[in-house]
Amino acid sequence: MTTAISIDNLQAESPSTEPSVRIRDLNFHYGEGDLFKQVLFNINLDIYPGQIVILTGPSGSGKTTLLTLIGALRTVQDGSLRVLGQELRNLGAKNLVQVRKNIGFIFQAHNLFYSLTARQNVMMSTDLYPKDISDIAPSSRSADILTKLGLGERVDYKPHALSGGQKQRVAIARALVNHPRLILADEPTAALDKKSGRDVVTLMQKMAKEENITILMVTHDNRILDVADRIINLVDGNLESDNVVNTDVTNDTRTFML
Ligand SMILES: Nc1ncnc2c1ncn2[C@@H]1O[C@H](COP(=O)(O)OP(=O)(O)OP(=O)(O)O)[C@@H](O)[C@H]1O
Repeated sequence: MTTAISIDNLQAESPSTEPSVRIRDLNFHYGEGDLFKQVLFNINLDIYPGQIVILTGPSGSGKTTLLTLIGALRTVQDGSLRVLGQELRNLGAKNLVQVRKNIGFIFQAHNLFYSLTARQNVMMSTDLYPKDISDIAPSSRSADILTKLGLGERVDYKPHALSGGQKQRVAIARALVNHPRLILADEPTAALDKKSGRDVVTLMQKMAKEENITILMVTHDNRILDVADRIINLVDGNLESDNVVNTDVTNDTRTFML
């Protein structure tokens, strides 16, 4: 039995490895003039390969904003944000696309195309972000990953014939098919019942550990907190706490367990 202790503002440092995400003095605001609203304040954070980090915090605290900045979906305004070794600040559109190729996105609304089969939905990823990662054709690669996620029998079914949990697994397959090094998930279990939610995060955990993928997941779902290696709490745009709950994944020699 391990007990987490709070290590406010202390990063889980792993000197031997380059962090997947390295954030320094990051600020972000929406709007200008009368509409100016700062939503992230002086964020500093390192996330290492293979870590599963859960980002929690009250509604409106800036979680999705932070996730979309890390996903190279927003422009970095102030501070430094390195993702997979690439500084995103001042990076041109073309290079931002290159960074996104190594990121898998999973959202609450799985955003599947209802006119396409599970396999074709997964192939959207290989079409949008073609990566020269294997000789296997995208169609077979998509079927393989669906099978790995327990949907071997459903490869050529359309979403309306799938359950909520199965649809979310298609979305996970789509995020994983290009072998991303980083997965960003925003409330991936919000629309799922307890068992489906558990199955989905267990699968994500397995993939993270098997393929050394870094996962950053925003969730309000207390039922899945145990999959995390670290739990970070954001309040009013500030990193309020950073709790390491599993030290196995860092090379850190400090002991955080009581
Ligand atoms: N496009 C936008 N323009 C202006 N303000 C925005 C925009 N998107 C978000 N905000 C505001 O920024 C703040 C942070 O929003 P964000 O969605 O990042 O929070 P969150 O923690 O993800 O919230 P939730 O848990 O409700 O999804 C909120 O006050 C929100 O109203």
